[in-house]
Amino acid sequence: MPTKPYVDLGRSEWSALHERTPLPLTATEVEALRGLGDVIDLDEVRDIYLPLSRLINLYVAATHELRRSLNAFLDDPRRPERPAPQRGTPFVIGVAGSVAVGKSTVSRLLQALLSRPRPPGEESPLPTHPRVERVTTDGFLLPTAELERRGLMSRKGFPESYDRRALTRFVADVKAGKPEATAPVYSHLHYDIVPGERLTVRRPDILIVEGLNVLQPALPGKDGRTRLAVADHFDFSVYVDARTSDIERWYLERFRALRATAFQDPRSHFHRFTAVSEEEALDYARTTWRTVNEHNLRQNIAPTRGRATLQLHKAADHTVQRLSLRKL
Ligand SMILES: Nc1ncnc2c1ncn2[C@@H]1O[C@H](COP(=O)(O)OP(=O)(O)O)[C@@H](O)[C@H]1O
Ligand SMILES: CC(C)(COP(=O)(O)O)[C@@H](O)C(=O)NCCC(=O)O
Repeated sequence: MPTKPYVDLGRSEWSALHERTPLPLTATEVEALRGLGDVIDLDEVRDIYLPLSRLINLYVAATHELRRSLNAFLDDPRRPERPAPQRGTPFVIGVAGSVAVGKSTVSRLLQALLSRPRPPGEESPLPTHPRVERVTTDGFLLPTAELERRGLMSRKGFPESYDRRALTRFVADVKAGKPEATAPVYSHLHYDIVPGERLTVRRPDILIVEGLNVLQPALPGKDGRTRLAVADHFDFSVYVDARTSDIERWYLERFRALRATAFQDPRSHFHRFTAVSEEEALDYARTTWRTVNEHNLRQNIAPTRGRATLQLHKAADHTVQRLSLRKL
C-alpha cells in the first residue's frame, strides 16, 4: 500500500487528545459563539474545534520558536553589520473547500476560539487577547463587467474568475508584516464587487483567509518563471471535505433559507426567486450547483485537498467524523 503523508484520526481519537489538555468554554464564550449566528452544536465545538484551536496554538508557538532560532543563527557577532532581529509577522491560516461545504462556519468558529483571552498560566507568544482577522477571497473576484467581457459569468468561483495576483499580493503583504493591507469587497446582495469599497487589515496576530481556491498552485508567469501562490504564505491550512451529494443538499438548503430571508430584499440579485414557486427557485439552484459549483469542486477544488495541513471530513449532519493531519 502506498504511504500517505497524513495521520488519520477518528472523531473519538481526536477529541480524546483534547481531554488531556482541557480548556473548557466559559458561559460568556458559549454566548459569544451563539452570537455568530451559526447553528453550532456545542458538542461539536468541544470535540472538534477546541482541539483544533489548541493544535493551531501549538503551530503558532513552534513558528515563534523557529524564528527565535533563526535570529540566533543570523546574529553572528563577527559580522560588521549585524541584521536587526526578525520581528514576528501574522500567523496566516487558509480555509479551503467547495461552495457550501461550511468554510465560513469553520472560519468564524476558529476566529472566535483563537481570539479568546488566554487562561492565566498558559504560555503563548501571542498577546493575552489575540487579534484574529478573517478575509474571504470573494473580494478578489473580477467585477461582473470584467467577467462578462472575458466570458466567465458561468465560471464564477473558478480560479480564472479571480484577480489571483492581487489576492496573492494582499496575503503576502499581511504575511510580511505590512502595517496596513487593503482588499476589495464583494457583495452577495448585489452579486458583484462594491465599487470603491476596501477592507483594511492592520497587522493582526492571526489572519484567516477563506475561499474556494486558496490551495491552488501558483500560475506560471508570462516569462515562464514560477510565481508564488497564496498558499505559499500560509502557516497552517484546513480543507473542509464532505461527500458531493451532501454538499449539494447543503447548497440547496441554504438557497431555500436565503429565499425566505436575504432574497426578500428588493435590491437582492436573487429577489426574482421570491416571486416564483419554491420548486422553480430550487430548479435554478440545482442547475447552478451542477453546471458551476460541482464542476468547479471536481475540476479545481478537490484536487487541492492533499496540500492542506489538516483535512476535516464531515458527515451528512455536518459533524466531523474523521480528520487527516499532515505528518511533518
Ligand atoms: N457545523 C455546522 N452545523 C450546522 N450547519 C452548518 C455547519 N456548517 C455549515 N452549516 C450550514 O451549511 C451551509 C454552508 O455553510 P457555509 O459556512 O455558509 O459554507 P461556505 O462558506 O463553504 O459556502 C450553511 O447553510 C450553514 O448554515
Ligand atoms: C462568491 C463565491 C464565488 C465564493 O467565493 P469565495 O469567498 O470562496 O472566493 C460563491 O459563493 C458564488 O457566489 N458562486 C457563484 C455560483 C453560485 O451562485 O452559487
